[in-house]
Amino acid sequence: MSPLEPFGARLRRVMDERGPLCVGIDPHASLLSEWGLNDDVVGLERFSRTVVEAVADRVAVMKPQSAFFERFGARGVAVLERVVEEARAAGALVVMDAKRGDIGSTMAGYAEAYLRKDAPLFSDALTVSPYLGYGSLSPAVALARETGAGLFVLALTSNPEGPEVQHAVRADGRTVGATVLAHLAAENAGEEPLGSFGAVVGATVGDLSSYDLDINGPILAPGVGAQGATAADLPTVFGAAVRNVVPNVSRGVLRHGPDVGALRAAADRFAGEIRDVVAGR
Ligand SMILES: O=c1ccn([C@@H]2O[C@H](COP(=O)(O)O)[C@@H](O)[C@H]2O)c(=O)[nH]1
Repeated sequence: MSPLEPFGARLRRVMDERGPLCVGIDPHASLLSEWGLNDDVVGLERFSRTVVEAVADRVAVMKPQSAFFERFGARGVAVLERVVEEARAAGALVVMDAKRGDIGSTMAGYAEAYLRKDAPLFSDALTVSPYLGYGSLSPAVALARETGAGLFVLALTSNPEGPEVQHAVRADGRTVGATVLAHLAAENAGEEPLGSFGAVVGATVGDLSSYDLDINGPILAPGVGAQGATAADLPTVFGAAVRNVVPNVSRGVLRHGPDVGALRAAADRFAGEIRDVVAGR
């Protein structure tokens, strides 16, 4: 099977065409209830496909949160497969948020599940955890290079518990988070227009001035909306790297459903605000 154009190049193009917004598909039980849906696989499918119908033809990226599909077992995962397929068919790139990470040989299995082009859950990119050691991700890096997929590696996450690990200082004086960013810069060296190996850095993390975000790759930035960050925070948090930031909004958009027009309007509002701040307006 022929490889896709590298993820970084595809992402740069769709960000230039549509703006950088990523809308998350997070079918929380509470949102299903707010939408008047049952907390079952029928509700899950209605919810997720409505979100795709509303925004997949206008945003750069959609990020299904695998956990909310997995809780329904095989039938939930079957819904996830359809959601990925429909979002991609509408022109959005799909980042599967499954935060996989394991010892190298098992990591190879996860990579096959999400990054092999003919796999049922093939996604344009996958979120992965480097906390078994960055090198444990090597099978995923290798397969992504082979197939044209991408990875988003957890570096400085948006949750308040993250710093106890990510800000820990190593024997060489660098923090763990900074080391992850340095590995990504090395993966992406020389790639144009953008490397395929991104970082996850929360929009909520505050002052990043001591971190080198110049990784020549995308930065997935959850935390806008329900977690309290705003579009206006992005230039302050990310500085010059803001051009490569893909801000994720899940609940901030999803709470406007089930009306398709209202979902679309909410996504358009976030997209407009983000475009303005990235353009420096
Ligand atoms: O550091 C991280 C990494 C991933 N996430 C995920 O992003 C969304 C955020 O949802 P909101 O409703 O916009 O808060 C969710 O799927 C998280 O698992 C994150 O928040 N922080």
